[in-house]
Amino acid sequence: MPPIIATRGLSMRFPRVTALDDLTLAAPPGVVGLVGANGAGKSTLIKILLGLLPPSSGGAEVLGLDIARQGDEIRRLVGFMPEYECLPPDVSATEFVVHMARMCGLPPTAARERAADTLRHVGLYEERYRPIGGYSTGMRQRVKLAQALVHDPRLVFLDEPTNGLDPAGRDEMLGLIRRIGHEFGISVLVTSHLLGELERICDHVVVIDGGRLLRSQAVEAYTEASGVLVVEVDEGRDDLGRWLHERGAAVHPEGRQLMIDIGDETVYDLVRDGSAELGLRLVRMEQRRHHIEELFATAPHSAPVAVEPGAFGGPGASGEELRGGAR
Ligand SMILES: Nc1ncnc2c1ncn2[C@@H]1O[C@H](COP(=O)(O)OP(=O)(O)OP(=O)(O)O)[C@@H](O)[C@H]1O
Repeated sequence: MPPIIATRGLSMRFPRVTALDDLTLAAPPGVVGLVGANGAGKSTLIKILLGLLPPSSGGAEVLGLDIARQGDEIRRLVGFMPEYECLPPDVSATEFVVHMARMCGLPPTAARERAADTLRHVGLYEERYRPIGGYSTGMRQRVKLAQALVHDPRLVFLDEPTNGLDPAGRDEMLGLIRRIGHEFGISVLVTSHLLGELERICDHVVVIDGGRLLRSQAVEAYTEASGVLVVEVDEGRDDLGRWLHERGAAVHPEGRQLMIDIGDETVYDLVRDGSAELGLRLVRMEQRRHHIEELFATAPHSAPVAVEPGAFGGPGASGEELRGGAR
């Protein structure tokens, strides 16, 4: 499938700062995350892709359209949810979204229908008739999202859509974004400075730092299987841990589970035999997957986890360290 976004040697130099530095990337259709710390260049990239800001050098295409020559067409096919507060406080969500639909060229009746549908999709119901000035942050984010979707775009750019939301609001917004990508079939480019939340909803993640590309990969490529087996039994976690340790497995507890180094395939049989011999019910046994964040963790987090000596070893294990191994 052709990429929804392709950039070639894209640079943006402001007088005091280089916001984008020779950025070359291609993002496939689906939900694409663009992650980077504050100031990494995410908003600048979006403005360039929308054809609103000419780059200092390099070029890009959005949905196969050239940003330098086909900005109007790109903006017709792409919805944009900006990061900053941009809503008029004294009109209702309905009035505002109908207005935005009219601005996109929809006739009055179609604009009203589309606005009502879109506001329902983003989860605004009776409140949509009240002035936006009285809305919570979460409701305002939904209005911004609705106006980005109202003209039925093929692609939406969502700039930090979870900013300012509490954990529940954040989860709802992430769920909504996933549905836009996977149920409505609209490709999404979503920015965040939080890798963990993008990992949950994206098919592909682009990481930039200081305007430079660090990585651009499918999520599975980041979250490849680790060398650790996660085992959960409904009771008797420590009995099983001790049993495995006595037979040479490198094992340590984490929450309700055991983390076991996968030295070779025999470890699976060992877990099965241990559970059977001790009469324990095995609830879960699977290879642990990396979280994207671990790949970018600073030294203290990426170090192997050391567990207090003798966690399972009893007296015979004195002085021995059980290590979590590769994470
Ligand atoms: N119009 C401008 N003039 C000068 N410098 C700018 C301009 N726009 C952005 N910058 C600078 O370019 C760099 C990248 O900014 P950008 O807003 O793209 O980052 P970001 O990754 O979106 O961060 P944030 O999440 O904080 O918005 C920053 O150092 C910013 O100060």
